[in-house]
Amino acid sequence: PSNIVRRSANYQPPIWHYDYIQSLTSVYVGGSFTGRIDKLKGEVRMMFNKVVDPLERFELIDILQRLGISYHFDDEIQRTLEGIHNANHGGEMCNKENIYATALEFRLLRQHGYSVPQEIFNSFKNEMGNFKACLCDDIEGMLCLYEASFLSVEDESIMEEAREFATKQLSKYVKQSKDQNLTARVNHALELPLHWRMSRLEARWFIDVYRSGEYMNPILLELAELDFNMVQAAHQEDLKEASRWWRSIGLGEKLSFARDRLMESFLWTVGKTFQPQFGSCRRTLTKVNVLITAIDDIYDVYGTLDELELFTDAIERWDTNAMDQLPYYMKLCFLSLHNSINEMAFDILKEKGFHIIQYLRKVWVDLLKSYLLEAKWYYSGYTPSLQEYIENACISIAAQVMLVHVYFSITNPITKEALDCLEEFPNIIRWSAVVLRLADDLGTSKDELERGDVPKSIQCYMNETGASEEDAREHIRSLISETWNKMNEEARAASSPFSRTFIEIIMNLARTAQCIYLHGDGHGVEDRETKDNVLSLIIHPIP
Ligand SMILES: CC1(C)[C@@H]2CC[C@@]1(C)[C@@H](OP(=O)([O-])OP(=O)([O-])[O-])C2
Ligand SMILES: [Mg+2]
Ligand SMILES: [Mg+2]
Ligand SMILES: [Mg+2]
Ligand SMILES: [Mg+2]
Ligand SMILES: [Mg+2]
Repeated sequence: PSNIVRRSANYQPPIWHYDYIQSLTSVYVGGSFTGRIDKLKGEVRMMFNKVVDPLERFELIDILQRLGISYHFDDEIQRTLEGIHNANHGGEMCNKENIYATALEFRLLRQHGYSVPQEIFNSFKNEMGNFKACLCDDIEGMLCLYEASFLSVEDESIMEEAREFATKQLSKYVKQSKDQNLTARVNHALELPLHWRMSRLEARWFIDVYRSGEYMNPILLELAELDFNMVQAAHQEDLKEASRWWRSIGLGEKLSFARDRLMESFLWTVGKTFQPQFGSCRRTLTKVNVLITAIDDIYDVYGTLDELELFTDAIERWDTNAMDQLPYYMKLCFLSLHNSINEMAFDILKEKGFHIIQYLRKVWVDLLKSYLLEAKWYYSGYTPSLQEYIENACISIAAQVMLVHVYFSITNPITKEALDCLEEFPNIIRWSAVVLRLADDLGTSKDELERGDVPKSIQCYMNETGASEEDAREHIRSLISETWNKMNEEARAASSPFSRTFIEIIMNLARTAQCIYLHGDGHGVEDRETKDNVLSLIIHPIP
């Protein structure tokens, strides 16, 4: 019927064109630099043997992680931390009177799954129970304490005090802007703590800072630069393959009202798993992300409620006969989703002997049902409570869809135990989904509400409490922090049926969201900060 008034989001066409993407080449593709990289890795391995002082060993691990090359040394790092943790008999720290050393050790041990009590910071408090004022002259120590405080779990008051105290001292320091390198590092930390950052973006940024720092080790710098460029070349091949697929189904052109965001959908996958061996995962996840993005716009922008009901029902039936009553644009979308999912399921059946269609159908149907509920709220003008909104929106943000695809893509053998856990939307995925959802709302809700969309977390909180928008945003940011405490707790649980790799990817999803939405809608709007991130991560090698 022509009398339908459809919203428009006025999304711009993609700035990264197919021919440009296909033209990407790198001298680092293939194994041209493997010999040099292997030699440098050997020299770094020797450093683990030569460096004996615990603090220097922690500093080596920290530098390798920030430079993005620690994934080559997982065994050495594990053995080092195991050794130091056992030598301490699990309790006291190496350097009790040095806040810098204590905070660094605390952060690295917790990050790698060791439980370290927050009480170790009590030795830095005065008789009133406050952090000693003399500590604030040690800015490196304050920076270390600040970063360590984000490894907190629930109900750790000392960690909250530590974060507050360190933030205060660091904010004062940057106003003086004495040492340029240190000021840059402090501003970077205050913008987003290390624990919440996307590791590839952090590596690209830190390599430049490390090069100009006074403690730069040329072996580490050369390995970091070579490895970054080699990894980037591998990413370009994944991007090109996903781009050929997206061009072949042509949905981006056909659904002119929807976001056509292949490059940004790929960027999300680099945030989840950057390591070269996960190329297949990145290619699959790019397809998932770009399909989710388009289908989200069918529900958020274009579809009438009747059409959305039909589409949701057709996908639930997962039967091409259900297509007949769909409008043309939905027939296209149904069949491209149906074909893509069946193809992914076929690949897993062939490679891993596991039949997963029922698992994929379930997460996609759950997603579309959550989309439909949002659409019903929008069309009826209903504003849910914040709690009611989040209960549905941690599904509609599509984290479970993305991570179930990740699980099948990186896991071999696939276990029934892990699958049963996965099916229940486990807490660690729920918390990652909540962070992703809240970060997304902080970044996208302004434009979404202007063009017409369901009330988001900020608006639900304002409606429920009468708070101003700024106070509501502040509350949402505090919820992100609280949710990270829960996620840190879940990540530490030793009994998980999930691999450390999968747990890290679950947390990386939250980290990627916080980076992409740091300055607004970094997924829908391509030509601002995200363009710079794409250029530095995916297009330009380090010279
Ligand atoms: C990959 C995603 C996180 C998921 C689909 C595209 C996204 C970038 C985001 O898009 P958005 O329109 O902001 O989602 P929502 O607010 O409509 O749920 C939701
Ligand atoms: Mg389009
Ligand atoms: Mg949505
Ligand atoms: Mg949307
Ligand atoms: Mg939506
Ligand atoms: Mg949004």
